[in-house]
Amino acid sequence: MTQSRDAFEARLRQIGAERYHDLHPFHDLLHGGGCTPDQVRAWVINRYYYQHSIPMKDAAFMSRVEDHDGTDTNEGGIRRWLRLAEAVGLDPEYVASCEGVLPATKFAVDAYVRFVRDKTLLEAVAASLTELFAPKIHANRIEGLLKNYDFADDSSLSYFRNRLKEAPKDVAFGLGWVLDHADTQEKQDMAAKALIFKTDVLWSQLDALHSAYVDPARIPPGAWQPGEGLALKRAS
Ligand SMILES: O=C(O)c1cc(C(=O)O)c2c(n1)C(=O)C(=O)c1cc(C(=O)O)[nH]c1-2
Repeated sequence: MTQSRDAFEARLRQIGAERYHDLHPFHDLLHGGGCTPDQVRAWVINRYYYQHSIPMKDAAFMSRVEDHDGTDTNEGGIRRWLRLAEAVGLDPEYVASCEGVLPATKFAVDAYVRFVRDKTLLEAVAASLTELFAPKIHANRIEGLLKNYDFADDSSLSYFRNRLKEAPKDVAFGLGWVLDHADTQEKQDMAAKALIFKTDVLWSQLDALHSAYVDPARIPPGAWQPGEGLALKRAS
């Protein structure tokens, strides 16, 4: 049976309550100050791969709706992420090269870009609705990192502050669009499945990070090894 607009929205929100990556134990470690400097670096390196793929995902999306705006904020986001990379002692060029990114991170993120390119527009928009749940994790992250790590300040965390402003606008539009267009049970099921797929994309990235870098660390061949990609200390 087709659900009412409110019931369908509640169903989408429930997916976040049960499956969003704010529930992943790696985030407890990170936000609670339990990560070593190298674990923070591994997170920054791997999360960059998601960051740099979002514009490709958006381009795949925009080419389908024939609108080519919106790349400025994406590029700004990448620059802000590299500021964080520098603050944790990494060479931003190394991070931007995407060398050393975990294989499972690549598989998950690439699958998201392909999903948006190949599936229906409804599924593509529905997959972006994880951003409904992002402001909470971004606010927790700003608070947790500021409290627990020396590298954290307004400049290094500007990426997240900016997302706190941007994400609610983006997602309000996406949510309204999905609620309007998912007007049959079949389409509602497709949209819910797409959102679940996206929570899996996010969760898999943290599983990969946890398995590679949290004790007992199992770093896959070719992935970043602590000590690599560090910024050279400036001569004083
Ligand atoms: O830090 C996070 O937890 C988080 C999650 C998500 C998300 O839910 O996909 C995004 C972001 N951040 C983010 O910064 C971002 O730019 C972004 C774009 C998208 C998307 O699917 O289009 N998700 C997210």
